[in-house]
Amino acid sequence: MKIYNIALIGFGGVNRALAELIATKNPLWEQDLGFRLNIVAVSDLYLGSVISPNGLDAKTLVEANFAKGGFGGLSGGSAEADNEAIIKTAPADIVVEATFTNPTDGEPAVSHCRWALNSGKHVVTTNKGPVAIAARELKALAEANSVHFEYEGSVMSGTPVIRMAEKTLAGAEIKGFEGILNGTSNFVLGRMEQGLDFASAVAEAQALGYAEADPTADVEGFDVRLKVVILANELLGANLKPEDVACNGISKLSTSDIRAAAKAESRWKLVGSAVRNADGTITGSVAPKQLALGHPLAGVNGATNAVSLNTELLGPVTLSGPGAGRVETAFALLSDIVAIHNAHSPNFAKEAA
Ligand SMILES: NC(=O)c1ccc[n+]([C@@H]2O[C@H](COP(=O)([O-])OP(=O)(O)OC[C@H]3O[C@@H](n4cnc5c(N)ncnc54)[C@H](O)[C@@H]3O)[C@@H](O)[C@H]2O)c1
Ligand SMILES: N[C@@H](CCO)C(=O)O
Repeated sequence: MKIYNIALIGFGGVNRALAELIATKNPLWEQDLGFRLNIVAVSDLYLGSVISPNGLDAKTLVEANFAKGGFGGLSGGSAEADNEAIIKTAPADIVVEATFTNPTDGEPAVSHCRWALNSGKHVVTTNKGPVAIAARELKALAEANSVHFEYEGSVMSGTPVIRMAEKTLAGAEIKGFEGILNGTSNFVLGRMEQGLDFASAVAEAQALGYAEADPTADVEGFDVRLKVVILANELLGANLKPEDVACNGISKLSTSDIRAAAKAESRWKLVGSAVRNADGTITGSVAPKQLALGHPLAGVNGATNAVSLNTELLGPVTLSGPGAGRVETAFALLSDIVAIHNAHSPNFAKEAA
């Protein structure tokens, strides 16, 4: 049985959900997965930072209602979030990066990942910024340092599109994809169909933990654009940057547009897609589309996502599942840690006492 020491960078919805799972599921993971997780450090812009080489009690962390700078009151704690020191010096095997996604340059998360990988620590992240903007560099850094850079939750939350496509569909020749890749905008469109106004629907998505810190990224398509870049680069071997992908969101759709679509037996959906062209170039786009009710993506509701991968050998292969949510995304982090564990790297795991 292994114990992985982990450092949490960001302690918002997703990393807090991971801590909640750790508080209750370590005995099950020990039995079923062969490891348990031990939180040795946490750093959060609002709460401050704390290091405890022997481990912090996950239940206390999630149940204590810390105020701003509240980690300063803990043994080994500070009211400041000293991410760099925490990442470089905490005795962690794995750094779990779940700070906000910066759709412009990926920072400061790109630096968090660099510091961790250069310190010989694995990185698991749900943050789309570093993956869309710096995946090549970070994968090379991981390889150079004999550690992993894993990011399943960066697209479709805990629904395993990246691993399924790369591992299970290897050789099927993916030629393109089309999907609903943002839970918030899909949820908002559904609530507007039910008669709710745009602003109230966005507020509901925020309360449910689906939305980005700035929900503009969800409704203007910037979040889907990052996901299109990630999937195109991973699955089609592209080298796209966010600015290469044409992007339109749902904010200009009015309640009357949505009603008119319903009368025409169709629905508006925010669709992200990419395709390999005949000349080998790859084109990505994000745009609202009015889909007939019979279209496979038209029935995907709420925060559910779905992607249809167009393959040479199988034709379309469609995967659907949660696209957002705190626990659903924390599961993606667990799945990344399982992948690291299963790779049997000998250098980082500690035998249980
Ligand atoms: N919530 C979801 O459904 C979901 C799904 C997939 C991916 N993601 C991604 O996972 C990440 C975390 O999502 P979340 O829902 O937990 O967000 P959140 O806004 O609830 O939490 C982010 C936390 O990071 C902290 N933070 C921000 N900047 C920081 C910094 N520089 N240093 C330290 N802490 C910092 C904030 O104080 C906050 O507590 C985001 O990048 C998001 O895009 C979220
Ligand atoms: N805000 C994102 C989270 C998942 O990346 C969404 O709603 O899909």
